Amino acid sequence: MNKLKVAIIQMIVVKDKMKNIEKASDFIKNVIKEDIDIAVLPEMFLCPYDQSNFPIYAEKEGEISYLLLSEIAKQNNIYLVAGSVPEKDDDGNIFNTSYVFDPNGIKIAKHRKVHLFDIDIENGQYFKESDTLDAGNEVTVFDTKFGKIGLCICYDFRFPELSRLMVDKGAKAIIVPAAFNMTTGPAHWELLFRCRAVDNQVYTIGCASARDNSATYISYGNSIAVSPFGEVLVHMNEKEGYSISSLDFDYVDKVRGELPLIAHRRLDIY
Ligand SMILES: NC(=O)CC(=O)C(=O)O
Repeated sequence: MNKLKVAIIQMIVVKDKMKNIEKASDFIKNVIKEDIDIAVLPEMFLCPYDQSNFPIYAEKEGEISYLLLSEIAKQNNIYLVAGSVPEKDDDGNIFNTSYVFDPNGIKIAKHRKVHLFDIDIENGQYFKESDTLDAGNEVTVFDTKFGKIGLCICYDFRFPELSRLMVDKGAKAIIVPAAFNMTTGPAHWELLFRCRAVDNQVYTIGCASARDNSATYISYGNSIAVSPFGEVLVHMNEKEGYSISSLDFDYVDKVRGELPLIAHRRLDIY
C-alpha cells in the first residue's frame, strides 16, 4: 500500500466558523467520489487570517470544531489534515494548530506552528502572529498505512532544517496547510515547494485558502503538489476548488536510490 490520493481543498474562508466547517465537509463529500485517501484543508480555515481574530475564534482541543472535524474524517473514511485552527490551551495561550485524524476519526497528530509569522515588508505585507499567538516546539511526523508524512504550517516551511528533521524521521511527503500572500506568494511559493521537494526527495503538498480580495490579508491561493524529483504535479489558480494528486511512496525510494542525495550527505563535515 504505497500509493495514495491526496485532495487539496482550496476554500474561501468566511467569518462564520460553522459555515467554514460546512464548506469543508461539502467539498470532502464531493471529492470522495474520486476515491481519495487524504484530504487537506488550508491554514486558519475557520477564521479570516488576521491576528485579531485568533483569540476570538480559539477553541480548546476536543471542543466543537475539533469534534466536527473528527466526524468528517470518520464519515468519509479518510485521513484528514484539518488545515489549521486557533487552539487555546488551559493557560489561555493560543497556537496555530493543525490536527490530523485517521479514517476512524482518531487524532493521530497535532502540530503547533513552530515559527511565528512576523514580517514587515516595505510596500508589501505586514503581519505579526506573535501579537496573539504562541509558538509550538515540536517536529511533527505521522504514520499512515501508506507510510510516514511530515506536517508543518506555512511559515514553518521556509526553514529548511525543519523539513530535513521530518525526513530524518522517515517522512516521504510533507504536507503544509498555508496562506501565503500577494507579496510573498508570487516571489517564493512555487520556488519553496520545488526546493524542499528536490533537497529532501519528498512529495511536498501546499494547501492554501482561495483568494478573497476583500479580506484584510489576501491569500495567494495557488495550492500545489510537487514530486520528489521536483516535478509540479498540480498547481491551482487563485479560485476556490479542489485538486487531486497521486503519490507513490515507492517512487520516493526510487528517486533516493538513483540520485542518492540523502545517502551522500557528509555528516562528518556538517
Ligand atoms: N502565512 C504564513 O505563515 C507565511 C507566509 O505567508 C510566508 O511565509 O510568506
